Amino acid sequence: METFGLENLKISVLDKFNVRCDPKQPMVVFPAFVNNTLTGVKRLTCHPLEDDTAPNVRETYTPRSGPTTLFGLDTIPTGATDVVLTSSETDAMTVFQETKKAAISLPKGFSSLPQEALPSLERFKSIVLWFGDDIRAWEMAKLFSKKLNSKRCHIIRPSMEDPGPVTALSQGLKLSTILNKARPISHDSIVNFSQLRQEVLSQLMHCEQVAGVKWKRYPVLNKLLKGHRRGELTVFTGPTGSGKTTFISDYSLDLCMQGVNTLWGSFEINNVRLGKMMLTQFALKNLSKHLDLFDHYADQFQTLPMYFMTFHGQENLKRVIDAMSHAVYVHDIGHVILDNLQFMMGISGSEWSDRFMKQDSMISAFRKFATNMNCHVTLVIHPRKEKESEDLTTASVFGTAKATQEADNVLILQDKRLTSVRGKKYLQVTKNRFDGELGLMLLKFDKESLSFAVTKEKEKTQKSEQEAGENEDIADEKEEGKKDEEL
Ligand SMILES: Nc1ncnc2c1ncn2[C@@H]1O[C@H](COP(=O)(O)OP(=O)(O)OP(=O)(O)O)[C@@H](O)[C@H]1O
Repeated sequence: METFGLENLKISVLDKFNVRCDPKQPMVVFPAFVNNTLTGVKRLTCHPLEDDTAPNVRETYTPRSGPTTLFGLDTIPTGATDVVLTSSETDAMTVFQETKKAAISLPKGFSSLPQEALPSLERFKSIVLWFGDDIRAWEMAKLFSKKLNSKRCHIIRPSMEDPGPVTALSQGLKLSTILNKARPISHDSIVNFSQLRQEVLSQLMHCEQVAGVKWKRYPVLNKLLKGHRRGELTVFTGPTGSGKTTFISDYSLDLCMQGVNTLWGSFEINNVRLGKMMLTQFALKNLSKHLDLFDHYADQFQTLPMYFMTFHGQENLKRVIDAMSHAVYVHDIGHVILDNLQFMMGISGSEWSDRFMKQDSMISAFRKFATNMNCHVTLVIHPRKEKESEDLTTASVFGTAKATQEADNVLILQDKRLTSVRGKKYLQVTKNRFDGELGLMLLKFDKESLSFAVTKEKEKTQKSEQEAGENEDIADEKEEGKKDEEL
């Protein structure tokens, strides 16, 4: 019971919510019903780790008949008009046990509120969203309240004094007191500091969460960018054919595997080719040599929150923004990748000034979208033609300076393989609004898996190469300094 965080729940409550345990193996089952019909089952299984550290609890959700619904709906009396929405089954049961209030939970934690679950919430006049003391959950609660109609939503703001229901109970706090602190999401255009105070404190207390989702495949990127955050605009450039699509696919897949709901707009290569590359990167092996493993990996890949727009080639900006807005609303998208701006713009309007104006207006629209929808947008833009021997810089991004001015992050794929014997490929961060850290990350491509994923071995060699590279840069700078002096 402790392993699954159920130790403070009464058997009668577990029974009311139809929770089942398997006496023969460490497993708990949370079924979701609507009108006595089983709509989905979540299983928690425990897998002891070899090194005897805390057991590893794995979660799987299996949809059954009908649309995905919320856990606990069938426990609520027909006439009830108020409900508490939580992000875990144990939280929902804890709220019910301690306050006797109707409580339900989301099927996939706070990462998404499935569109098909919305009709079952229509009947409630008041919904309290209680997702606990987590900045990412707070972001999602704000997003969901828009989806549910903010007029009927109240939110418990994250703070140390008001943690999630399970934590609150284990700390001996009174859950009804915390519930009474639920406040409506403010609509006002003007706020004063007292309204911001709690959020500011929360951000200061949870620096790691504020920094965003970390990459598992790119530890160096975590040191530079600190993480991937909602609401930002990233501009990514690199020479033609250098591997921009390949890298950004791997980069976005990594985030998606950590629960970042992702929408791809691939205007240059078709979705089947992109899907094939991404599945290879997911499996980390060449699946054309392991066809027997296709179903195994495809089944897992299919459960990822990854979506693709069906546009190809030139496309109208309004249609793209409409599709993106719809996806944010329906699938709670947190990252949109647009690859690439030139293909989306097409080649009409041969005048350079026309093209620049068109590009600038598109960039403004994507910037606005990222901020207003609180969604990260990664924009791939080709560089202007530069000499192959020269490194690309922030100024090399095609068009006016608008793109890099509006961007929060500028990433450049530098490819030195064609111009230098020892030439390598690396990713350079040339703008980072979050904390200003700039620098390089060496990229080692594995042709079989089409991935740049850093394995333990790669990490060791990359570390020494990175240090050697930095020393070379210093040596180069000194050499150039000397030449300047001589001149
Ligand atoms: N580091 C690498 N080393 C060798 N080959 C690579 C590397 N990265 C990608 N490739 C291969 O190079 C080809 C081109 O890659 P990709 O389409 O990602 O480049 P791109 O920069 O997006 O191209 P474009 O400029 O046309 O948009 C692909 O076949 C890919 O598998």
